[in-house]
Amino acid sequence: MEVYDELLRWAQDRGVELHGVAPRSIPGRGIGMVATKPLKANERILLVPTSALRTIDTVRPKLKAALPKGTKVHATLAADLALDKPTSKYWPWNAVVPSRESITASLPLAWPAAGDHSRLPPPPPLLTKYLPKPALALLHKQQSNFTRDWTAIQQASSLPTITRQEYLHFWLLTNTRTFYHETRRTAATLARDDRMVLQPVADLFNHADAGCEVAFGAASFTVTADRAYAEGEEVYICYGQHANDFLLVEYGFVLPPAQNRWDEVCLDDAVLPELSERFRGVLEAKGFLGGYVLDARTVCYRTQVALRLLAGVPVGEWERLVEEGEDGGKVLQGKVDGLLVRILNKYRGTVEGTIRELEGLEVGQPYQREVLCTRWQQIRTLIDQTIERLGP
Ligand SMILES: C[S@@+](CC[C@H](N)C(=O)[O-])C[C@H]1O[C@@H](n2cnc3c(N)ncnc32)[C@H](O)[C@@H]1O
Repeated sequence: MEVYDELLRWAQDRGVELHGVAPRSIPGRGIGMVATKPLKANERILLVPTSALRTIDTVRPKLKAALPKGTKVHATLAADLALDKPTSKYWPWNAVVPSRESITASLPLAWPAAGDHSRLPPPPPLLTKYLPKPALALLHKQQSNFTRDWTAIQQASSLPTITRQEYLHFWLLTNTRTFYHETRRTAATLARDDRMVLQPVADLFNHADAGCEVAFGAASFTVTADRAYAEGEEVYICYGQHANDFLLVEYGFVLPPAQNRWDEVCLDDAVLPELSERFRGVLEAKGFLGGYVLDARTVCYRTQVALRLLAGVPVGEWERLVEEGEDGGKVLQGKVDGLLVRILNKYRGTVEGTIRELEGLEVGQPYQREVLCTRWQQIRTLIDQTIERLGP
């Protein structure tokens, strides 16, 4: 019997109801949920009663008592999972989650760490340095959250020893599988980003840029079909309106750009080097320094604003345009588009260089190099499409 059949039996004993969907292995996506019959739009396909959730209230009391006050729910749930033995009542659930190897391979927080710098020759460059800027910023935030949580766990000296690597695995597992859940009590006592619970079976849905509706109330979580599905089709939920850089760091994968309407490319490394100190100061004063992006259809307003300075609009006039939300007319727009095409052509060379470097690297695992290469190729494609769209 497949491990997920055992999980379904266990979950059904706890009141979980599935209608017309079942877990299946899906190449490249671990387990996913697949329609076992034709589904209609608005059909309820899953119900998970609140009593089946793993929450801060189901954590072993000994653990909660041992952790410092203020320890995050994420940190606590991860430690609770790490302490589970095969005799745990949650074992059929634990048995289906991704292995430590697959978590470590896919999630950048677990990618090769800094090597031994006393060695000669020096260690190869870390793979994470090849993450695009928004992904790297997110990774740094994760690193600091993980350090905070691991510090808290180490203070719980009365607990069985967990190594940092073990804890990292469960911390990432928790990060990729929790759902937002608000009750009157959690709303009053926890920060928004800490109102997190784990739910069985629902955590087997993979992500798409649009998917089934996930809702919760006092009694249950429900998942409802957003459209009709054919038998055998994978049924997705949407984890949020995320660009691929976010998906890579938080979930360890990227979607093909044509399947991710929320994808965008950061242009800071293309635009910021073009700006003089003076222009940077002017932009900063108005809150327009950095955060430049483009997507498949548009170049963001912040980029448009910054490029108008570079296009030679006098600062006073530029301030007026910004304050009045004006674009300055067709001629100026043509000049800005031409400038952007020049900047993008230059940046394309940098992106090409990154792809070539990644192709020649041997550090890390093949999946890690491949996903980085794929991401930079996607960035190159989006840049090329914009050049094509704006070019003469
Ligand atoms: C909540 S779990 C979903 C179930 C998971 N596939 C499993 O095997 O348990 C989230 C993880 O599933 C994988 N995943 C989700 N959506 C995906 C997608 N569209 N493509 C590839 N992997 C995906 C990622 O590894 C992600 O971290």
